Amino acid sequence: MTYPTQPTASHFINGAYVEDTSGTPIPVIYPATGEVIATVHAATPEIIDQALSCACAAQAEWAAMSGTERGRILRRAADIIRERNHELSILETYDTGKPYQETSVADATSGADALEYFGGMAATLTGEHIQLGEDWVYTRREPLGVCVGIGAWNYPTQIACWKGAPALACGNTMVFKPSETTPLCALKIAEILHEAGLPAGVYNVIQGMGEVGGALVSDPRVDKVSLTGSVPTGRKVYAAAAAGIKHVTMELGGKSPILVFEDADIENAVSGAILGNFYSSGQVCSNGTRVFVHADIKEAFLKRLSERLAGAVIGDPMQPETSFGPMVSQRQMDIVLGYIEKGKAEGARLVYGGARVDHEGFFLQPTVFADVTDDMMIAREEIFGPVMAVLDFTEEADVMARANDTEFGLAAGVFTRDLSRAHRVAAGFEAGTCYINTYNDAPVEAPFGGSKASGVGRENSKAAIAHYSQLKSVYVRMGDLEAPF
Ligand SMILES: NC(=O)C1=CN([C@@H]2O[C@H](COP(=O)(O)OP(=O)(O)OC[C@H]3O[C@@H](n4cnc5c(N)ncnc54)[C@H](O)[C@@H]3O)[C@@H](O)[C@H]2O)C=CC1
Repeated sequence: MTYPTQPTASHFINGAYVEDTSGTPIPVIYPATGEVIATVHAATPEIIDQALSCACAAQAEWAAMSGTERGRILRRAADIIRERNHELSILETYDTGKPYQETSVADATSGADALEYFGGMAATLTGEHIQLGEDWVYTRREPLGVCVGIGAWNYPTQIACWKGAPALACGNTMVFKPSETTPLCALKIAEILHEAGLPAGVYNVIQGMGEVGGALVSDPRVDKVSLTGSVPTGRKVYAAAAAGIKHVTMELGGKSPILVFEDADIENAVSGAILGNFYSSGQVCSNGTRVFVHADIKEAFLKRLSERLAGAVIGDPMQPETSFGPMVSQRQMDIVLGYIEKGKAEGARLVYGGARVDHEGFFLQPTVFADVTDDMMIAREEIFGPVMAVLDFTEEADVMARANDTEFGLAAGVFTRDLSRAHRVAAGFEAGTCYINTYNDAPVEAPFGGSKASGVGRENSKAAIAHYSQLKSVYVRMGDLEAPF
């Protein structure tokens, strides 16, 4: 191992690493080899209590600091993350199996962007003044209190920062639970935040499976829950949060459409389909896994797609030239192989890939099915792997109805040279995050999130502030107060 992968301890609470080996051991597996590279322990009830108690105790003092002071710490953490991007990216590659070519530009750097953006915004968070004749109302933008963040395994560093940065900027404290599949990187984020000057207890990380997440969500000390995960987990977490009338952000799964019209630039459309299906080996929530291609250009599109896929460099994720890594786990690989078999059985035409790669670890080929129909399971269910379904269409109205005929609504994309069609289609998409002639960009400046079953709330951008703060209005009467008796 070039870099150490075993963390100092399983949890980071109150500004320090904390261990409790009585919790269930969680082996951390390097997906490229199947090798155990670290072991952490799930949080026990005592650890959960310790983390929440510290987060509660630290909150008032953190909120009392000026936004400028809070923001400075977040921005300093962003700088440290950028300085250590290389080693953080290597750790992220060990944790997830994603190629270093990706982690070095899309994970720690994206986390740093969030800390820098919300750090910059912290000093600008204000209420407003509302004049009512002589009287007036002023509003105060106040923190929610203790926030719980729960992460998925595909972007562990990014998710830890995308949730932590706006929460902390608004004066909240956080207990973050990474996915049990990728527990390493969030600990580094906690360590760096404290190195940057964060007071103890403001950002804590504890490990564990669904039970630990469940215990956090139902604890009465928690005011807000932000989950990135699947729709079934979202339903459970949302329901548990509802019982305590807690605020929620739900970043859930998708089965997003990409529409490629007959006038599209085919090379760009193929690039969009590649970025929207095979980045992170297809393990991206917003992926456009239903690619509707106009019948007139379908064969040309498929031919060019196959040629481009042959250029994917599959193999050791640490090598800089590798552009396609393994699935995160044996379990995920088996789930995806199951869908590939279903696609074949349902009569879809296998155009590319469709098998394991002859390599240790959990590698699958990038896979493309054509002649997919709307009712096939591979066109309806989120696969969360490198499996693209290509469907045909001829009429805009018809393809819009089919694109929207899903319970999900995370993302959607359109490729066309026709300006008015592009905007008409974007307006018609039932999805929170839409793209015209591009796919899967997620800059911190833009709101990100889903509609329908794909989510509630928005991450990133100014929009996130509304989900990590609440308004208090204060009515001020200037004259005498009359009452009926
Ligand atoms: N919309 C978005 O921003 C994103 C959504 N995702 C979605 O995440 C899913 C893949 O990630 P997974 O880790 O497999 O998702 P998952 O839903 O299995 O787990 C997500 C997290 O929830 C925790 N959890 C599970 N049961 C829980 C419970 N009852 N109470 C509280 N916490 C619980 C897990 O331990 C994990 O940390 C996909 O559906 C994907 O689309 C992934 C990345 C981004």
